[in-house]
Amino acid sequence: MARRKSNAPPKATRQPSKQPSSGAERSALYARREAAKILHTVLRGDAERRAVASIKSLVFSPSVRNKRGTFALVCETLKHLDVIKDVLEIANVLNSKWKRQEPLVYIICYDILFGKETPSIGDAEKFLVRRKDALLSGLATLLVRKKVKNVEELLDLSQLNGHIKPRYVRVNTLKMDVDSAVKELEKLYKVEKDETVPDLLVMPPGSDLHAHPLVMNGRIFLQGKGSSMVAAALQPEAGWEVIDACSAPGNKTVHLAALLKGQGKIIACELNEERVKRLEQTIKLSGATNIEVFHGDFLSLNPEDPSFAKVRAILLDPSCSGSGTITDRLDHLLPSHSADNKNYDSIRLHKLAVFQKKALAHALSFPQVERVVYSTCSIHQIENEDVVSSVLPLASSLGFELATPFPNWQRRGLPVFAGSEHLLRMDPVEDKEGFFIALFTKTTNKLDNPKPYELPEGECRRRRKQFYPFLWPKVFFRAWNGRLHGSRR
Ligand SMILES: C[S@@+](CC[C@H](N)C(=O)[O-])C[C@H]1O[C@@H](n2cnc3c(N)ncnc32)[C@H](O)[C@@H]1O
Repeated sequence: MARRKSNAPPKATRQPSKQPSSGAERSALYARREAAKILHTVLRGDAERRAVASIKSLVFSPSVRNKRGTFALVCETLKHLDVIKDVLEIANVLNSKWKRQEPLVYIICYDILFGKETPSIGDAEKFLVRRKDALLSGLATLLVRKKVKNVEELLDLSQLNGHIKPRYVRVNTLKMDVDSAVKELEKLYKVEKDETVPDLLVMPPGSDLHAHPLVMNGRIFLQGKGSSMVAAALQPEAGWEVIDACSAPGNKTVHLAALLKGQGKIIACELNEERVKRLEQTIKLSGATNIEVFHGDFLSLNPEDPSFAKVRAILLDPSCSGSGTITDRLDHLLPSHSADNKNYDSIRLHKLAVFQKKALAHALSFPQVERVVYSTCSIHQIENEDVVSSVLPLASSLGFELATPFPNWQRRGLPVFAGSEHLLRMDPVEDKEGFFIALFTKTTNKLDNPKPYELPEGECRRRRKQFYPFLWPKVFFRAWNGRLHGSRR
């Protein structure tokens, strides 16, 4: 569904559009319902300050039929949301029935005020079209009140400018080799191999591959560079057992599966039930057969449980503010990103950091684990360097030290503690996304003159108990094992 690009003021005298075919109208009606559902989810999540899936991931879920049209409609409505709300208030046309269906009303108002076609079918549409003159006059009043000439001046579009980012594509080497993917994609766009991550390809900004057969059949994944660097930084060896601690929607999980070459095992842990479904879809699409999904809290796993005795690596990509990918996720379009929400941000960041620290300490405490990667798509020190520095004494006592992922990468951690030069940062301006990676590796077989963190295994174990004195009851793990469901398909 094509949307009008310009925000020129709608004129009260605008000519009625040509009557579209009933098929086109029905599909537009359907797109408005799909868009309203997504808008409802993101606005509710935003109002409750609760992390929900990004607008993009909601739109690109398999249940949405007209992805391109729905995506455009949701984004355009969000961009115009303040204006639409003001117009509705001035026009005062809603009765209590339609007030209860605000997301749908917003979508239809966008179409009536700024869209290409005036909707003609659907109850809500008919109700609002009958009040079109009142809405247009409300808009004219708003322009006068705000002392602007047109809607464009009303909208703050500056935040959308200057964010031109290449399209990154990770080749799922479980299903296809990198050279074959290059050959196939070159038929459409210029393709280069990324210089940092071996199975990552770089294509021009705006390359639209969402409906490409290679994406639809899981041979390639549309995955950003930062996200693709995490499993690559962990470098699990084929045959290892690995935990992905916070795994949905599963991009890094299936990247791990590819790096393990289909051998070994991944335990993919996810707390949120809805997101477990997304995770399972991603796993299915990837063709991986060695991933076990655990629906539950990563913090509830007992590191001493024999089920984890062979786990050698942990990938921890916990919930974060997402401040590094804000324009990617389109979160800047949401009401909570207006200028007067800074106070809320610091409380939320603090809460996130508390969990991030707990989760990282927990990951380090699995006895046989020798590599732990911690990542966020945040630019905030409190979620990045501060989290890492808070666990350093524990890490050191358990035999871990900070390693340097991608040593040739220039941007490293903020210089807030000795050793932060090992950390990796991506810059939202230079690299077009903000990302953070820390890699802990266990130093083994260095027992001459051991430093506190290089103690013999028995001593390490004793110290570990000092940090984790509580024991998880066996019975819980039997229950947990019952809920593990392998995703072999
Ligand atoms: C940043 S996302 C992970 C993205 C994922 N690694 C990927 O690349 O597709 C964080 C995920 O952790 C989940 N999560 C949050 N707390 C958790 C916990 N205590 N245990 C397990 N999962 C958790 C969230 O529901 C969310 O799906």
